[in-house]
Amino acid sequence: MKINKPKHDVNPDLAKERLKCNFNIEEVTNIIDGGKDKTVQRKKIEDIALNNGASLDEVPEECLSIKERYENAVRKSCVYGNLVRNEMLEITGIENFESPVLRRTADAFFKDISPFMLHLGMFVPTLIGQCTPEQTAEWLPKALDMQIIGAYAQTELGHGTFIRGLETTATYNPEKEEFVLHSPTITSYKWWAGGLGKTANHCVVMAQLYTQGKCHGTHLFIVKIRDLDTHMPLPGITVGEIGPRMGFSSADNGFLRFDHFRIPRENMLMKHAKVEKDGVYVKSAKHGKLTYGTMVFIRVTLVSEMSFNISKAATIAIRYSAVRRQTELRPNEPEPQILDYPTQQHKLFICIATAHAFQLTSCWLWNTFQAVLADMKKGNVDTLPELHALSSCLKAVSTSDALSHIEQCRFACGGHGYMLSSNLPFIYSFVAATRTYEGDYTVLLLQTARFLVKASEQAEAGKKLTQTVSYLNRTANADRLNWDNTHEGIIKSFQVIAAGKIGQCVKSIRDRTASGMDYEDAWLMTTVQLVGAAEAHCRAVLLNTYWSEMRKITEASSADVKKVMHQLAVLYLMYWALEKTGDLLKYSSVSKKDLDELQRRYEELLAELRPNAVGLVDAFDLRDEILHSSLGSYDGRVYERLIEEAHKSPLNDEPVNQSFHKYTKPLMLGKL
Ligand SMILES: CCCCC/C=C\C/C=C\C/C=C\C/C=C\C/C=C/C=C/C(=O)SCCNC(=O)CCNC(=O)[C@H](O)C(C)(C)COP(=O)(O)OP(=O)(O)OC[C@H]1O[C@@H](n2cnc3c(N)ncnc32)[C@H](O)[C@@H]1OP(=O)(O)O
Ligand SMILES: Cc1cc2nc3c(=O)[nH]c(=O)nc-3n(C[C@H](O)[C@H](O)[C@H](O)COP(=O)(O)OP(=O)(O)OC[C@H]3O[C@@H](n4cnc5c(N)ncnc54)[C@H](O)[C@@H]3O)c2cc1C
Repeated sequence: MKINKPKHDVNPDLAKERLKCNFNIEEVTNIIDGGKDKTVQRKKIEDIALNNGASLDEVPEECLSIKERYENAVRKSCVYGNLVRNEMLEITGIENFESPVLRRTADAFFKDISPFMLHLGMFVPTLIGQCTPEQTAEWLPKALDMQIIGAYAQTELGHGTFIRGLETTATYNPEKEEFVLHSPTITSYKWWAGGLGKTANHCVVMAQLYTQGKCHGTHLFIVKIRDLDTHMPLPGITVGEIGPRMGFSSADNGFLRFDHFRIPRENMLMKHAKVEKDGVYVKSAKHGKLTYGTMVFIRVTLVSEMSFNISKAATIAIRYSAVRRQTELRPNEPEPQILDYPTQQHKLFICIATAHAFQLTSCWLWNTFQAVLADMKKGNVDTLPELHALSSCLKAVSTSDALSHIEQCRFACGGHGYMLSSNLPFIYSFVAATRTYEGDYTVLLLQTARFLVKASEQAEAGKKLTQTVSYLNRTANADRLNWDNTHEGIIKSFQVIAAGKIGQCVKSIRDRTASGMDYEDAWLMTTVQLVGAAEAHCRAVLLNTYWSEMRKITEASSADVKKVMHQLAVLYLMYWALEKTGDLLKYSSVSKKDLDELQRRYEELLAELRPNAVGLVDAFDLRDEILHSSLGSYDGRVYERLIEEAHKSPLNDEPVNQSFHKYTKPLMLGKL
């Protein structure tokens, strides 16, 4: 594989690490990309970005003012957007506009986020999923060609989670064949939508539909909010930016208020329901929640997005740990590389394994999603509840795990990990938002729990369950599993833990209703356990999927690649078994001796993976221009880069800052 040649000599410690690597790095890269041809395609697309000025910021993004950051991000988004529509989509195929490669290449332009991200990320998918064929023909080509720029305005100041509680109204007027959009209260302001504040000229709006005097619940509408020529907000629209946040600093998350704003009837997205000219409401969907489709789509894609973010953080922290030396172990011996500390390996190797676990699971989930879409095209919506349960818990757990692993990567880099130039704070704050947006962690796990409780009751009644919960058929009446210290044994024990926790939830709800509580209160009182049960189910799915997909995908691999991929998957199983010893003790016959043995094997495995650590992150093949890290570059020039970045601070533009003469000196002289 052609590695982009570093401009400088590689740090000697890092160079030695690469010599130790005992597997073919390119083979692993191909596995991660989904095949050799996909690697070639990714590199071609990255080359387009890198040959067209990506990454060329004279002043680092973080040193700019809020306005400058936004303006710089728009400038780069336009260059990038133009490349996407003219060159990159030609390579991926227009139908693959959501390809992770495009998203990843965007990182070559933006350390933080593009104000256009939600245009491709949510606006376009909503048009694809929610329009009639006529509406698709009208809007989609314009959106893909970026003649219009859109946002997804669902959340309001008062409601994000509870969509049915949204207050924006869309009232149909049959005389004018128009909907009147209105924000009746302060809490009905649309709030948060990415790109809405200053960038978008259109948005998709979720509003309560009223026709013939009746409310039919939330529906989606496409709304032009700004003049295409002047970009001024249209009369009846109040729109702006919501203010600085923890991350997302180069984007313009927006607010939006409607004052009796009129849109044509045809602007209701009518794939699943429509309002006839005379105001009659007609529902064609066989499932009540199809207007939530964009959220399901994004939840599915977020699992791969989490893999990408963990792989960035792991690459930075592992390369840095190979360069960094700290603390004498024995007098007069050289200080070891911090990567030699098992505690450091414990923080970091699980990140490599998790990136693989999420990548393989995301491909499997994507295929499941496609199969459900195909079913729905044929009018069968039976598989949707399982997809909703699966995408909800995988979104929740993958974003939450990614966040804590990325934080560990930052800890693993000590003080330098706190520097924005390391890129770890950017990655962390980007991922922190993912735990909340597209459905809060707890809320989504409770959605999965609803499905699991029903499935458990069906298993109890002897019904055959669908694939991801079929373990409940086998374990419904199992009490404690006989511990079996094999890989399959660990996976089975996680299924038994999940089944046990779900069963305990069902029992708690029944006990509470039997003692006179109504079902809603009994459910509410059990929600702490229900969240735990849904998380346990998700762990069982992740372990099982990672293990079986890894074995499938490495069937034709070389022996060394097979070995290292196998080691990572075993590490993942053992890590989680050791994290959940309390549950194992509760639901299986595992003994203290078994757990001690597991711990010993885990520590040995860390040592076995140690020589391949740098090779494994090199296999993620994240070019320096995408990684943006003073600590994680391919050449390992950590200290030189930290100094170079320090010199870029605007505070170093002059030797004495004017504040000295204005404030400090008068203070020193007692003249304030
Ligand atoms: C040019 C440059 C570009 C550069 C970029 C390049 C490329 C870009 C490409 C990709 C980008 C990738 C990512 C970017 C993405 C995002 C960035 C950030 C933006 C974030 C956006 C948002 O956050 S949008 C807002 C999201 N909001 C939510 O997720 C709200 C969460 N709440 C809910 O989903 C629901 O309200 C609920 C599920 C909690 C409850 O809903 P409710 O209607 O009240 O339902 P009930 O509880 O009554 O349930 C009834 C039954 O319905 C079932 N159900 C619920 N939801 C669904 C569903 N979605 N599908 C199927 N079924 C569902 C529920 O389970 C109940 O079933 P039962 O009755 O059978 O139990
Ligand atoms: C960076 C970012 C970008 C975003 N982009 C967009 C966008 O482009 N478009 C858009 O429409 N929205 C967007 N959002 C909004 C996002 O979707 C919501 O913030 C999210 O869905 C959570 O809703 P909320 O803020 O109302 O939180 P709340 O629901 O108020 O949650 C607050 C707390 O209450 C708890 N809680 C709430 N309901 C329940 C319940 N039923 N049971 C138990 N606990 C509960 C939660 O667990 C949480 O701890 C964005 C948000 C962020 C942070």
